[in-house]
Amino acid sequence: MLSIKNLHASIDGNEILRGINLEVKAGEVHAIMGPNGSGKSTLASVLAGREEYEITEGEVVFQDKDLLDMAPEDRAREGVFLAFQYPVEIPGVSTTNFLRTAVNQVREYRGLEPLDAVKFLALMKEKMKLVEIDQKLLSRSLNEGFSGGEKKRNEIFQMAMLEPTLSILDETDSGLDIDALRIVSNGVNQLKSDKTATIVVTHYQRLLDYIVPDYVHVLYKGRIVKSGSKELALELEEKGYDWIKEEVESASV
Ligand SMILES: Nc1ncnc2c1ncn2[C@@H]1O[C@H](COP(=O)(O)OP(=O)(O)OP(=O)(O)O)[C@@H](O)[C@H]1O
Repeated sequence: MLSIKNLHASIDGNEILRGINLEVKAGEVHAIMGPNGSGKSTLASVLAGREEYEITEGEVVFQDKDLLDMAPEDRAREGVFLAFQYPVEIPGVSTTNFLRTAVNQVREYRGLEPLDAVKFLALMKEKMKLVEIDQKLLSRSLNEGFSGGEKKRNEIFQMAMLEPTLSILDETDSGLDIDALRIVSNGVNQLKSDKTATIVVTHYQRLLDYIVPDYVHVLYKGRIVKSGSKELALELEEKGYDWIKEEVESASV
């Protein structure tokens, strides 16, 4: 589904990603962990097509198409969804209106009829249950004045509405209370299928108790320096990152 080869990306001349290799197959969940500043959010942003990053080397193939060649909105239409670490506020646009446009654009791209108001509301109701989100929130301007947890829950709600093929969750667990963490994770899990894949960026093993990964990768200084099963996350929780940094430094001597 997604194949990243030797991906290098810079911002303002500083190289942040220094040769990422990652293969994600349909049905899989990959967790990306790593110390602060290692490039996790940059990787998520580059995949979503944020334009401030310059790709200097490498390739990303998504569903047999060159992802890096696509505009961000085309990536979204192709089924890539990024839940941001810091969701943006859009004053004057309600979540409902925003999503109606977005859902119908995606449907049009996929050759499906647009949803009329009745069908759209029915879909909203169904997906609202999934993340236990309050309808009142959805009629307010998108994310404006939402609490941190409400923004995160709203992101997962949007994801549920758009039914992406590849979901990238960037620190979706940060700022969630214990109940919200469970609800948001349940939402993500219910969207899982053998045709979709998920990349979860997180600092905390606890999220991975809920969204169980098939693979855990450690990003350090813009490279994936270690990959393993879900047990690797437990090991990191217990031991921190110093042992990995030491392994990397001694290997490069
Ligand atoms: N817009 C930017 N301008 C300048 N430097 C940037 C920019 N975006 C990212 N960086 C730098 O790139 C490096 C990687 O940042 P990134 O946010 O990808 O790390 P991260 O692994 O997600 O960190 P954290 O765990 O703290 O969220 C950092 O040193 C950061 O300062």
